[in-house]
Amino acid sequence: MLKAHYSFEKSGVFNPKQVFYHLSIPELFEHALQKKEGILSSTGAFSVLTGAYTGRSPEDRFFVDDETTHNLIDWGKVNKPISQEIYERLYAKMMSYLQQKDVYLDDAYVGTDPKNRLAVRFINEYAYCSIFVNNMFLEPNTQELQSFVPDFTVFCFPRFKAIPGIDGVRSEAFVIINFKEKKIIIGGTSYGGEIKKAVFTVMNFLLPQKGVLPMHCSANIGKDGDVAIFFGLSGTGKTSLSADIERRLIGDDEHGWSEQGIFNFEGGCYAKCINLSKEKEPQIWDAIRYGAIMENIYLAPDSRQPDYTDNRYTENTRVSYPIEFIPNALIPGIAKHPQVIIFLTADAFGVMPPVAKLTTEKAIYNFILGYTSKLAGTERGIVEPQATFSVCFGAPFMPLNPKTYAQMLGKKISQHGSRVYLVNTGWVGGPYGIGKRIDIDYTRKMVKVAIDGTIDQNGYHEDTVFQLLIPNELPGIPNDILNPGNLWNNHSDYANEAQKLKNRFDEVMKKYLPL
Ligand SMILES: Nc1ncnc2c1ncn2[C@@H]1O[C@H](COP(=O)(O)OP(=O)(O)O)[C@@H](O)[C@H]1O
Ligand SMILES: C=C(OP(=O)(O)O)C(=O)O
Ligand SMILES: [Mn+2]
Repeated sequence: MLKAHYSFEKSGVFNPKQVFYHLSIPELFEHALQKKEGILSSTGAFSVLTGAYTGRSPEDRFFVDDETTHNLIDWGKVNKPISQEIYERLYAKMMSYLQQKDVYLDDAYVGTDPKNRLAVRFINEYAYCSIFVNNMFLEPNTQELQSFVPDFTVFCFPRFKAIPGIDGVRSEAFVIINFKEKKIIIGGTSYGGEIKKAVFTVMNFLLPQKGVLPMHCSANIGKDGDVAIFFGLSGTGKTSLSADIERRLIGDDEHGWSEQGIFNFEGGCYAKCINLSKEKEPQIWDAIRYGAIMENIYLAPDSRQPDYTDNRYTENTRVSYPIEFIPNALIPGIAKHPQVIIFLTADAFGVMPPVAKLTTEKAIYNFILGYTSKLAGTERGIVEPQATFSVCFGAPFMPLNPKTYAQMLGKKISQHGSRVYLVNTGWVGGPYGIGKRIDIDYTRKMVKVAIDGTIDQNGYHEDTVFQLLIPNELPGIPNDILNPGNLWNNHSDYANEAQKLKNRFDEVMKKYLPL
């Protein structure tokens, strides 16, 4: 076994049973099987159940409030503070918990751009979480490993649970980010999304201070080198729509935008699998194989065949796989400035147009508004879509004041002349429960014409409620789909619902105006 250059003692690991450093995927796979962390599925992917926590637990995510963060973080319900004292006690308890236990240690980069990447050490209790980390982040080469000094260390010990009355946190699960100590501690939950999003949150705090805009978006590139990025809160379609057979995937979920262009934070993808079909999402379907980790997907008992329609564990069924599993992905994910920016929203009221063009001013407005619906499952307690306003289409991961990110985006859009579109992947013909979710094939067509620019050919008309520019006509898409009121049974119901939502927009935006 390799030896870590930067010793594990320096990372705080004291008196472990064995430290498994940088194991290969087959070795980790054997460990995970032997330790019965999960089972092998018929696809070859390793399948785990994460127990009570099958989505992120945003109320249990904290930042240590100290001189490094106090004046920078936009504190509130989303960015919650915790005292240094509570952190230190919990950290000490966690370190004593891991004595005489096996730990899996991985050194990885977050960020494909060497100038703007973060060197992160991951210390995991589960072997399969080490596979997850290998899938999701970037592996240093041998030379880089030999001189690897972590900028940040992540401890993920899901079987270690906090005691709410004693440990000063809300529940058994906690995710605490400590910028001064450069550590993240995660306990009580083994949902992979917590590891991934906590690390991105660190990037989103640090990069603006270096003049780089961090973005909660996926990205892909066309044959002519044209780059498109897709912003959107969880479940709106970043992963599904960026996996496109005609374009090369740059990255799945988070990118930085620097003076040079964009770069991916990740080395892999983390796709939702509920109702996954080979026909509609062939790339994701084919990526579910040996090396991938399936979370909370029901397998038939004997055949171990996945049933993607089954939501008995959660709606938020997931699979993680390295980006290499997507054919023709651009590796490393570094590309020039985006020509096209797509804001994805999933409108559960069925009143937003499925595609609209945005002026720069409207783009900033919609970016700060961050309207979408939280879809069932990604966060605890959400069982049906719920309207939400998530600044920068990623509020839970953006610790700084939203205007910081929005102003940077505005400047970049003007500087590089990027075209911006709003794409609604939510409900048509009525609200959730009455209408239905727009067919992904229609959405793909709209995205395609937005990217190649032909969407502009037949001109636009303005919708009266949201003042959005709706295309007059798009080949292959019925006009009734383009204009949301048309498919409602009763037009005045539509008009009322649309106006109600617009009033909510005005209310939310009051505190940010003037932009
Ligand atoms: N019109 C649509 N556009 C995009 N996704 C859709 C659409 N209709 C249904 N879906 C489903 O919604 C989910 C989108 O999830 P995903 O792409 O993983 O979102 P994100 O990466 O933004 O969290 C997928 O399960 C996809 O199959
Ligand atoms: C993994 C997550 O994000 P996304 O759905 O954006 O992939 C998450 O929010 O837990
Ligand atoms: Mn995604």
